[in-house]
Amino acid sequence: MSNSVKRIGVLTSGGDAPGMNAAIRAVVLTSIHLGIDCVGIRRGYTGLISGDIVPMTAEDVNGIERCGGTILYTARSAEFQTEKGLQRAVDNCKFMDIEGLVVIGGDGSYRGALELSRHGVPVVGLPGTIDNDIGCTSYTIGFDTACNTAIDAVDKLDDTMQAHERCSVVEVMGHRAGHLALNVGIATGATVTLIPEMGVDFEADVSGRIRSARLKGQTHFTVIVAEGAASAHEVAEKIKAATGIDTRVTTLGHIQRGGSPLIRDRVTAARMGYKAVRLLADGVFNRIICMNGEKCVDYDIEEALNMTKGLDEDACLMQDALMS
Ligand SMILES: Nc1ncnc2c1ncn2[C@@H]1O[C@H](COP(=O)(O)OP(=O)(O)OP(=O)(O)O)[C@@H](O)[C@H]1O
Ligand SMILES: O=P(O)(O)OC[C@H]1O[C@](O)(CO)[C@@H](O)[C@@H]1O
Ligand SMILES: [Mg+2]
Repeated sequence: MSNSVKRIGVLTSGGDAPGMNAAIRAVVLTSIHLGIDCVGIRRGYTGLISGDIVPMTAEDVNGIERCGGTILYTARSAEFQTEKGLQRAVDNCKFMDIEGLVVIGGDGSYRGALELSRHGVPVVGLPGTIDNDIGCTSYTIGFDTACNTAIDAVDKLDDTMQAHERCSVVEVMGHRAGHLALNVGIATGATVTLIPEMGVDFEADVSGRIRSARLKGQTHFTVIVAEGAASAHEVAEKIKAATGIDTRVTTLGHIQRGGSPLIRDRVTAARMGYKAVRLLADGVFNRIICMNGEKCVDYDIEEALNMTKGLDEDACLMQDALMS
């Protein structure tokens, strides 16, 4: 067995996502299996700039597949987006003989990886973000667990809303995308779901729907607001003013990023981590690992970054039907 690379590095970058640890484990164990030396870069691109680089062994990743967070820590680095910061990161990769770098993160992290590749550092990207907002892949590691965390919270809120005949207005994450909100809205039977991909007409989309649900006999209501769509507090105030219904606002926030990853995230992370190292071992660089439905595939990084995806149209239509 001969590999194209002798040493690879792995880092996590951007917001953490449940399943990042399972991806790190797959990268490390596949490297060991193929006889490739693996080092971890701590705190994403910040660690690449400062040279915070540690050897990775099987013991380091033992049992981490079940843990949220990331054992390598993560960061958002403004310095990396300067020419000087980028050059220091490139120099450290060369100094440490890193012949392939696995970047686990979101769309921003991929743009960073693209810059590294343009400066001669071979990279492979793995999609790790609860937002599921990366155009080239139908699924991102962490999305399923985050949805389930949000669903559990919305279900609990629903109990107390029922008791007090109130309207729960719940803000969920997702950055500028509505994937998380749409899926949580469908799964919890929300009265209203507001997503950034569709404009908000308050009378038609919010108060009108709540009034119509009340006329059908509903006594408590749930409104899911994607953080990129509107302010949950403003929406709640307007609902109270328009309908007289008592509202309560919950911003789920970072709870959505935590917790033990569910099976979809653990298994997707394992498949992707394995594939990333196999590509590097075969001398295939500057690729992004993606899910295309159930298939794990890879695309050229430039091509991948130009790909876009919208919300699932059928899911939007179906949700509209179920809310009316
Ligand atoms: N256009 C860019 N060029 C170079 N580097 C970038 C660029 N955009 C982002 N990065 C680097 O990637 C890091 C992570 O990006 P970002 O904060 O957008 O998170 P992300 O990877 O999209 O993950 P998430 O959205 O899940 O939090 C940034 O802090 C920065 O160092
Ligand atoms: O952890 P931070 O820096 O507050 O970032 C929050 C953002 O990160 C995400 O959790 C993941 O991109 C977004 O949904 C959210 O807008
Ligand atoms: Mg992002």
